[in-house]
Amino acid sequence: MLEARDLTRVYRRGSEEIRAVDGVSLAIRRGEFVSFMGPSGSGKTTLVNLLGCLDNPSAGELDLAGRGIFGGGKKLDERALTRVRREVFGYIFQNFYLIPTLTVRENVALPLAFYRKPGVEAEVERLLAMLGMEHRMDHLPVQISGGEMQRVAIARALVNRPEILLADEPTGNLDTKRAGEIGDILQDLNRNTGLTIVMVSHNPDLARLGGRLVEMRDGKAHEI
Ligand SMILES: Nc1ncnc2c1ncn2[C@@H]1O[C@H](COP(=O)(O)OP(=O)(O)OP(=O)(O)O)[C@@H](O)[C@H]1O
Repeated sequence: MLEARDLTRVYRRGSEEIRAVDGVSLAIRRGEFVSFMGPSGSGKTTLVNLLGCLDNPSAGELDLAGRGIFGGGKKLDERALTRVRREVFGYIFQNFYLIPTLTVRENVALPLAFYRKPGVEAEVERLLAMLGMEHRMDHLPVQISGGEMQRVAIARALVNRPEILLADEPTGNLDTKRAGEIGDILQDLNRNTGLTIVMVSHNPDLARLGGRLVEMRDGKAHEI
């Protein structure tokens, strides 16, 4: 579903060159749950941002289910990339990124505002109920806990029915119990709906939930 060949991302700070991702080749099959671990600064976030089409590689190729995103000196144009981000991926992050002035229900509906699809309300309610948030739908983010905020962020990530969920440190701001609950939700989504999950996590219990573990070191990926 997602194939990287020699994917490389170089940052420049003055005269210094940082090879944050250094020639990574890997393939992720539909329905896989892949976790990336590794020390701070090893390039995990940079790599998943490339895999999720949130950043452009300095070199190498990325192919998404035959769409050919980057490679051979070519890249999809910005409009096509925007569609890929909206339609193929769902994203969740350590900091949740909920809009503080919108209710839970409105936050989850937000990605669909770009489409004006019918049935939005029912779909938002179905997802929030599935994630155990039916009693918090009209609350603001400040009125719910961190674990609940991540459930809302997961519902928002799923509302476009993505093929791939990208999760960067989804439990980094949560205590052990809440982290375990989010891990269970991700594992159920993967097992029951076949959602492909690409996750970065420092938490070994969480990282082990996926069927596949990749360790990043100095910008290079090693299968474990
Ligand atoms: N926008 C940027 N500009 C310059 N250097 C960057 C930028 N983003 C990341 N880096 C550098 O690239 C390297 C990889 O960073 P990255 O955030 O991908 O690592 P990470 O493994 O996700 O780290 P952490 O576990 O601390 O989040 C680091 O040396 C970092 O300082």
